[in-house]
Amino acid sequence: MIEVRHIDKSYGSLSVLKDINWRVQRGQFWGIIGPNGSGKSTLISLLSGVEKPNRGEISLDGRLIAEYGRKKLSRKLAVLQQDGLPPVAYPVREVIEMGRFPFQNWRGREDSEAAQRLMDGIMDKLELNDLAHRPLHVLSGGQRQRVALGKVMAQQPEIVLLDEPTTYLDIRHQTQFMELVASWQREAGLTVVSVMHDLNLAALYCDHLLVLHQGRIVAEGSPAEIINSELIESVFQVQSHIVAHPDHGEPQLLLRKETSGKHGA
Ligand SMILES: Nc1ncnc2c1ncn2[C@@H]1O[C@H](COP(=O)(O)OP(=O)(O)OP(=O)(O)O)[C@@H](O)[C@H]1O
Repeated sequence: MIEVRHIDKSYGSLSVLKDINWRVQRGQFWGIIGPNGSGKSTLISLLSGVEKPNRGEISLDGRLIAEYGRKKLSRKLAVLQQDGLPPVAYPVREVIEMGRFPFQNWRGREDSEAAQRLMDGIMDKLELNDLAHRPLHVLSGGQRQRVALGKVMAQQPEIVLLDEPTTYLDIRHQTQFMELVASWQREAGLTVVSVMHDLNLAALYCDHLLVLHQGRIVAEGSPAEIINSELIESVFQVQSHIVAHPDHGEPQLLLRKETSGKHGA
């Protein structure tokens, strides 16, 4: 679904991504992990066509990104950022309907009943009916991020790119958000690529992880293959214990306190 070949990206003299080669199959759920400044968001910007690589090529579904027009690309791919929507005065339902722009005619209209049913389904699934007429700027950050997800769902893309989508959410809303994305992925056969800072959340929800370090891919594989103390220490420079999640065995990371040895165990 996504093929990245020999990508280099620089900003001025700063080389941010170096010889990135990566393939994502349809329906996979990838997490991109790595320290601050390792190039994760830059990779998302390249995949979304917002930035252009200095070298190399990216194809979506066998076609170079550069060959897609804006509307065609919007039907193929949607992007959701950390703070998905600005606090504007538009009401929730209208904002979600804005996600339909790739399907609207030149007057910005789409009159089909199917589209209305799709909107109703999204409002139900994201439990937004009570908020339908509230303007975005009175919502909490968590509610706004749910609306942002609804707008992206209305776009009915085949690929969704998420850049740290749970940063401003509390733990309940983080899990709720990831559950919603995971169920959408299962139901629609969606391909998901998400930048993740929370490695435990990444191990729970992603089936593959890509590890970036100083602009290079240093590892890729399943959470079980990737989340181990040695790799975490070499990439993030922290000491950790890895334990198996009691429910399904996914690796979960416990940070070690640097002073713990001094108190003796
Ligand atoms: N538009 C830009 N102009 C100049 N430098 C940039 C630009 N965008 C990113 N960079 C630089 O590229 C490097 C990688 O940034 P990027 O945002 O991709 O990293 P990241 O892994 O997403 O980091 P974080 O975890 O902190 O969000 C950083 O050194 C950053 O300062």
